[in-house]
Parts: sequence; C-alpha cells; structure tokens
Amino acid sequence: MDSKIRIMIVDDEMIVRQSLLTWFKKYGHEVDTAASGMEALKKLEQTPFQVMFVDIKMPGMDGLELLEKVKQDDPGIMVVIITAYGSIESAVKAMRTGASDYLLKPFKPDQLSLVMERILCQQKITQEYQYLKGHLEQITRFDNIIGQSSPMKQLYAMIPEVAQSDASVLITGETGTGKGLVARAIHAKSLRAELPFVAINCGALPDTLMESELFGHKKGAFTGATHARKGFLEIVSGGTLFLDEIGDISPKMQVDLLRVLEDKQVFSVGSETPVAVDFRLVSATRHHLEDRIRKEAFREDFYYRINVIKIRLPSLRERKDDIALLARHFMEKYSHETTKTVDRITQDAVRLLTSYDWPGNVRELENAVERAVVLSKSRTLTAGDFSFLQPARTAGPRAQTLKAVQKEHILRVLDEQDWHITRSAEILGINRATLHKIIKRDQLKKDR
Ligand SMILES: Nc1ncnc2c1ncn2[C@@H]1O[C@H](COP(=O)(O)OP(=O)(O)OP(=O)(O)O)[C@@H](O)[C@H]1O
Repeated sequence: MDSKIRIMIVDDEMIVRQSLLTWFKKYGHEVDTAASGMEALKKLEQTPFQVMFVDIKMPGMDGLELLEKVKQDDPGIMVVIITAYGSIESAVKAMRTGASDYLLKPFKPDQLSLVMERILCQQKITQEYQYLKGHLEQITRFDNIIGQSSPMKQLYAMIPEVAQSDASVLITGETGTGKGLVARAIHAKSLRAELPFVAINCGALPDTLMESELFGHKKGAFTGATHARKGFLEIVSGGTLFLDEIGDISPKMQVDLLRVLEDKQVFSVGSETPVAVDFRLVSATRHHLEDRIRKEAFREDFYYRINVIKIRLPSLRERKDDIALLARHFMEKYSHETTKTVDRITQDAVRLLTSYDWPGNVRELENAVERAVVLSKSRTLTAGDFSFLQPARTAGPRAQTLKAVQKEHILRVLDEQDWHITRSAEILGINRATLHKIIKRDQLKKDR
C-alpha cells in the first residue's frame, strides 16, 4: 500500500478501535477514532476523512444511521461497515445505502488488507475520474485562444454568434492581446470558413503600396507595373478580409475603402472597369479610434461602417487568472519545439509572472516563457528563470484585491509548511476545517 489516506474508526468497543488504529498507523495512514456516531459526526465537522470503518451495532446512533448521515453530507466518503457473523442482512442493507465494503467480525489481518486494497483502488479511480471531469468541465480554450477567465468565456460565447452574421467586426485591444487569433477564429466559425482568409497589416504598408495591394493594378498603371495584378479585395473572393492596425490607414484610403464597402466593387489602379467583390470585413486596432475621430485623423462615416460589431479584448492585467494557464501552455509548446523536457513550473514562478503587469500582453508572456524554456537547465522553471523581467514593472500588493492578497498569503504559508494543514492553520490563526474549506473554495493546489 503506497498511498496514505485519512481514516476514521467508529466502534464502541475500545479493543477494536485500538487494534485497527495500530494496524492502519503501521501503514502510515492518518487515523482517528470515535466511540459513537455522535462523536464521529463532530469530528467530521472539523476534519474531512476519506475512509470510515463503522461498526453496525452501537448504542445510540447505530452504524446504518451514521452511514446515511455521513453520505448525505459527503457522498464521496468511503464507508466500510463492520458487522458480526450472522447479521449479513444488515451488511447488505449497508451496501445498498452506499457503503463501499464490509468486514465480518472477527476479522483477520488478511481480510483487512484485502478490503484496504479495494478501497485504495476505488479511491484512485475516483480521483482520476474527478481530475478528468475537472479538465473536461473547464473551458480553457477556443480554437487556438487560451484562457478560462470570465472575459475569455464571454468571448468564446460571442465568437460563434458573431461568426454567423456577415456584419463588419472591429476588434480592439492592446498589442499582443490576441486580436489576430480572434479574427481567425471568427473566420473559421463562419460560413466563409472554406474560402480565403486574407490578412493585411495596414500599419506596415505605405499608402501607395497599400492601394495597389488592396485594389490591384493594370499593366503599366505606374512605373514598375510590368503586368496586371489582382488586389487582395479580389483575391479574397467570398472569404474574410482582416485589416490589422486599421487605425493607421490614411484618410484617403479610408474614403476609398468606404466606397468599396458601400458599392461592393473595386476599380484596380489604372482601370475604369469595376470588378464586383464579396468579402466579410474584420478589422483590428490598438488605438482608441474615437479619439482619432475627435482629432479628425479618422473618418466618422468609415468608423461606423467597420464597427458594426465591436469586440474588446481584455489586457492580460485584466485577466491575471489566465497567466498560469497560458504560462503552462507556452511551456509545453516550447518544450515540444525545443525537444527539451521542461514540464514543471514552481508556484513562485507563477506568482512572479502573475505580479508582472505585461505591457506586451500575451505576446510578451509567450516570449518570456520561450526564453525561459530555451535557457533552462532543468525540467522545472523557477522564479529565477524569469529574473530578466523588469522588477519595476511588477505591480505591488497595492494593485491587488484583498482577496488576491489573502489567497497568495495562504498559498505561501502552505508551500512553506509543505502543505502540512495543522501547522499552516496554526500560523494563519484559523482552524483546520476553515483552511480545508478555503483550499477547496479557492482551488488551491500544490506545485505541479
Ligand atoms: N489568448 C491567447 N491564447 C494563446 N495565445 C495567444 C493569446 N493571445 C495572444 N496569443 C499569442 O500572442 C501572440 C500575439 O497575438 P496576436 O498577434 O493575435 O495579437 P494582436 O492583439 O493582434 O497583437 P498586435 O496588436 O500587436 O498585432 C501570438 O503569438 C498569439 O498566438
């Protein structure tokens, strides 16, 4: 038996309690005893137990009644009924009420070993099931977009709806928040998914080049136009056009594009014959276009055309809950790419990453993890592997909520005490049951 569990023995006979206690302790389990059903219930309120051995015949509350009460409060707890030869019907009744197994008195160590083996096996299966179920229930990604914070879940709900319509979408958000990923996801979920997705970075192209890229040109339309070329507005033919950094396009280009959106046709440079075009427009910007409209750098009529549906992506600072998940995702990605085994990250490293304010958002986090993985000499990333992050940028406790500070403090104490509940609870000045409740409520976990 290699796994250690918390066991409670409930029997009114001291000799049974003592012998079972000694036997279980020998195998390193944490054991407590109770001489009656009432005493057992009181102890259960204080500390959770995984397995109970309960005698059926006890004065006051009998084993069956105790079993029922315990199972009502905690259906996951495993109860082994101890019963005397000749009262097999009550054992059957107990099994129907939810007991996991039974032992017939007087029992031999072999029989006890067998029951424990079955219990541990069942326990392992249940844990694995809970783990997998937890994984399935958590929505951690949508396409290639990772995140399980509430703004991300809202986004995941929104993308398929937005994708079904043909209206123009404007995605806003700071640099590196995943605007490109969202644009691709909208295309992938839309009816145009099988048609081209054409992305143009408007910030990277000078006006004249952008004009011929988008609209195409006739042979000889300008010096160097040695042959005719189709523009992206034509090439996209039925698909999605993604204009990244749309805030950077010139007022002239805004007028030209507005005309295309209204007339659904283009004139390639140097041509007088229009060509019909069909595309869905998705644009992105990191600027506040409303400010640009006020400064007359952006046309209001064009803005309304491109902004029928607006999606605002949160900065990483606004969804710190996702940092650990993203860091692990990128750790796996780069561990795989570099064929190194880097598959662990310490709680301290996660805390450091969480306290950093990430002006470059997910892109910056991805680059940081990639660098840490490439330079790491062990399979575990530690806070030291991220020492290149500017400490000035890590936000102090003043930028955190009281709840986050509390969670962080409890985690630190638990880590320092190697997750010894009694010692940690003492240091924190709370009782064990409260600490257990907090751990469960806040889903606190040991380092991977
Ligand atoms: N939620 C996310 N999950 C996984 N990867 C992400 C996420 N958000 C961004 N990334 C990654 O971060 C990088 C930047 O993403 P993307 O180019 O979509 O950002 P952006 O907002 O368009 O940035 P910019 O405004 O600078 O163009 C990419 O490598 C992308 O894969």
